[in-house]
Amino acid sequence: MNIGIIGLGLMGGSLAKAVKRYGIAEKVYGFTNSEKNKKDILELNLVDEIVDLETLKKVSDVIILSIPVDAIIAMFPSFLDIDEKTTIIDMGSTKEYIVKNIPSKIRKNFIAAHPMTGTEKNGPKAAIDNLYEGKTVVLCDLEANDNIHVNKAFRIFQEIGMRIVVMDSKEHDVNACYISHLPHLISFSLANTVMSHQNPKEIIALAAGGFKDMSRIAKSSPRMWGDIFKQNRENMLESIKYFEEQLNLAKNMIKEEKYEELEEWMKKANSLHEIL
Ligand SMILES: NC(=O)c1ccc[n+]([C@@H]2O[C@H](COP(=O)([O-])OP(=O)(O)OC[C@H]3O[C@@H](n4cnc5c(N)ncnc54)[C@H](O)[C@@H]3O)[C@@H](O)[C@H]2O)c1
Ligand SMILES: O=C(O)C(=O)C[C@]1(C(=O)O)C=C[C@H](O)C=C1
Repeated sequence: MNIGIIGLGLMGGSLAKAVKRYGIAEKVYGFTNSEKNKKDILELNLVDEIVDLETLKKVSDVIILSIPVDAIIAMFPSFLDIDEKTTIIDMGSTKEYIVKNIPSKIRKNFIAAHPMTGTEKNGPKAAIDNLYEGKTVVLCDLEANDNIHVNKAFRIFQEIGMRIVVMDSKEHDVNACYISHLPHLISFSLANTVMSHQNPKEIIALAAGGFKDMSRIAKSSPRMWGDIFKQNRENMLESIKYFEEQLNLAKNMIKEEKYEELEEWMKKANSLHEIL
C-alpha cells in the first residue's frame, strides 16, 4: 500500500521511518506546510516524495495526520472528496473533540488513533527509529468505522510493533488527561516557578536527576500543547482542581508540622509504582 503522511515532525517522521523499515508501504508520500521543514525532510530521507495535498490524496491508500490537534480539525474540509477506500488516521493526543467534528461523509474512513509514545522534541529532526515498537496505541470509537479501514489501521500499527487498545473517545480523554496532559502542565508550571525566581541560573546550576526528570517535558512544543489543553479543557480543569487539593494537603501538613501524616501521604504516592 501507499502511505501519505501529513506533518513530518516527531510523530509523522518517526512513522515514516517505521513503515519503511518494516516494508509496510510500497511508497511513502509526505505533505508539509513548512518550506523550512521540506529541506530537512528531504535531507533526512524521511519520505520517497514530498507532494502537494491533492496529489497525496490521490496516490495514498492510507493518509496519516500527524499535525497539531486543531490543525487536524481545520483539514477536515480537504478530505470531503476522498475515495471511499482511502483510510485516514489521525495521531492527535486528544480524541473526543476530533471525533465529534469528523464530517459524516468521511466518518467511516476516519480512524481516531493516539500512539502513547513520544518525546519532548519536535520537527523533522526529532524523528527517531523505534519510537513505536513495544508501545501502546489507542483506537477510539471504532464502531463508526468500516471494517476495511479498521483492518488497515490494525495492520499498520501491529506491523510496526504496537499494542492496540480500543477505547471510547470520552474515556480516552479523561485517562490521557491524568497520565499525559496534567503532567505536562505541571512540568511547565515547575519550569516557570524556577524561571520566575530572582536568579534562576544560580538555582539551575545545582540541577541533578530530580529536577531534570521533572522538567524534561517542559521543553515540549507550546503550539502542540496549547491545542491539547484547549481541546481537553474540561478534563484539564477538573484534574487541576484535584492536583491543587493534593498540593494544599501537602502545604498544610508542612505548615502545621504534621510530619507523620506527611510520611503516610508520601507512602500512598509510593504505591503508584506497584501498578505502573
Ligand atoms: N509529541 C508527542 O510526544 C506526541 C505523542 C503522541 C501524539 N502526538 C500528536 O501527534 C501530532 C503531531 O505531533 P508532533 O510531536 O509530531 O509535532 P511536530 O511539531 O514535531 O510535527 C508536526 C509537523 O506538522 C507540520 N504541520 C503543522 N500543520 C500542518 C498542516 N496544516 N499541514 C501540513 N503540515 C503541518 C509542522 O510543520 C510540523 O513539522 C499532534 O497532534 C500531537 O498531539 C504527539
Ligand atoms: O515522553 C514524552 O516526552 C511524551 O511527552 C510522550 C507523551 C506523554 O507521555 O505524555 C506526550 C504526548 C502524548 O500524546 C503521548 C505521549
